[in-house]
Amino acid sequence: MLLVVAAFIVAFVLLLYMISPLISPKPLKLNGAHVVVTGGSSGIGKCIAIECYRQGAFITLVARDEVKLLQAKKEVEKFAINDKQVVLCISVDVSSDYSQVESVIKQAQEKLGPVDMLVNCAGMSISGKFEEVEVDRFKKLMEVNYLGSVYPTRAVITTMKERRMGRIMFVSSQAGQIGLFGYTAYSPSKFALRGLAESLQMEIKPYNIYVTVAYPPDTDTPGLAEENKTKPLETKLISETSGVCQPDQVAKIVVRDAVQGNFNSSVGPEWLDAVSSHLWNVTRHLHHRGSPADCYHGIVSDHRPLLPGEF
Ligand SMILES: NC(=O)C1=CN([C@@H]2O[C@H](COP(=O)(O)OP(=O)(O)OC[C@H]3O[C@@H](n4cnc5c(N)ncnc54)[C@H](OP(=O)(O)O)[C@@H]3O)[C@@H](O)[C@H]2O)C=CC1
Ligand SMILES: CCCCCCCCCCCCCCCC(=O)[C@@H](N)CO
Repeated sequence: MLLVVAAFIVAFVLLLYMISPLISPKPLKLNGAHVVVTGGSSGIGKCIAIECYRQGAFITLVARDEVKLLQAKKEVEKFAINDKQVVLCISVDVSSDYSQVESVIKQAQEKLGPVDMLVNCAGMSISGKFEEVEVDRFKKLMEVNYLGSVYPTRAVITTMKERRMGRIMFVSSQAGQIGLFGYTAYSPSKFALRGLAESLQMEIKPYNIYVTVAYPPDTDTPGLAEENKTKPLETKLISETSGVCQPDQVAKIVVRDAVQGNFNSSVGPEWLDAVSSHLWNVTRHLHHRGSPADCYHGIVSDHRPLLPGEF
C-alpha cells in the first residue's frame, strides 16, 4: 500500500517536472553562459553586453567597426565578476552575406562554446517623409534590421535545437508596434521582426528555446543622435510622448525578460501596448478629421491639436 502511494507520488512529481517547461521556462543561468550580442559595440547592444557580463556571462560582440569593437570590449571588461570571463570581438556585416555570418558564429562557438543566448541588436534607423527617403534606403533598412537578425539566428538555431536550450532576442522598437509619421522605411523593418519571432517561437518552443521581442522607446545612444539630425519635427513631437530612456535601463529590462523567457519585452509606458492593439480603431476615428499625425501637425502649424477625449 505504502509502495503504491509512493509510486503515485513519484509519478506525479515526474509529470509535474515533464510539463513544467510548458507552463513557464526555467530561467536561463547567465553565469557561465555564452551570449552573442550583434550591435554590441554601441548604445543598447553594448549595455546589454554589460548587463550580461556583470551576471557572469561570456560575451561575443559582433559589429563592423573594429576600433569601436575594441573600445567596447574594454568597457565591458570593467564589469567582470570573475577572472575566467572573456569578451570576444568579431567584425562582420550581419546583413550582407549569410555564409560569412555562419562562419563567424562558428568561430565564436569554437572559442567560447555553444551560444546560450543570441541578442539581435544590430540595426539602424532613418526617418523622413515617405517621398523624401531615398528609395534604396527602404531596402537597406530591411537588410540590416530584418535580414541582419535572420542570419545570426539561422546560424545558431541548429545547435540550440540539438541542445534543447537557448534564448533569442530581437530588438524591435516602439516603432515596430505602431507605424508613425516619418518611419515609413524604419517601422516595416521592425514590424517584420515580430512576424519572424512569432513564427519561430511556435517552431522552437518544443525544443525549450525562448524568443523575446523588445520594444524600446527613443533611447539615448549614438544611433539616436545620428537619427535626430534629419528627423522630421512631427516625428520628434510624436516620439516625445513616449520619452527618452537610458540604454542601461533598457538593457536591464530586456535582459531580465529574455532570461525569464518572456515573449514580449516592453520598455516604457504600459499604455503603449494597449494603444498599439487598438490603434487601428483609433486611426479610423481620426480619419474623420485627418490622419493621426494631423493632430501633431496641429501642434506644428498652430491648429488646435486633438485632445485624447475627442478620439
Ligand atoms: N536608440 C533608440 O532610440 C532605439 C533603438 N532601437 C534599436 O536598437 C538597436 C540598437 O540601437 P542603438 O543602440 O541606438 O544603435 P547604435 O547606432 O548606437 O549602435 C548600433 C550597433 O549596431 C552595429 N551595426 C549596425 N549595422 C550593422 C551591420 N550591418 N552589421 C553589424 N553590425 C551593425 C553598430 O556597429 P557598426 O556600425 O560598427 O557595425 C553598433 O554596434 C537598433 O536595432 C535600433 O533600431 C530601438 C528602439 C529605440
Ligand atoms: C493617436 C495615438 C497616438 C499614440 C502615440 C504613441 C506615441 C508612441 C511614440 C513612439 C516612439 C517611437 C520611438 C522609436 C524609437 C526608435 O526606434 C528610433 N529612435 C531608433 O533610432
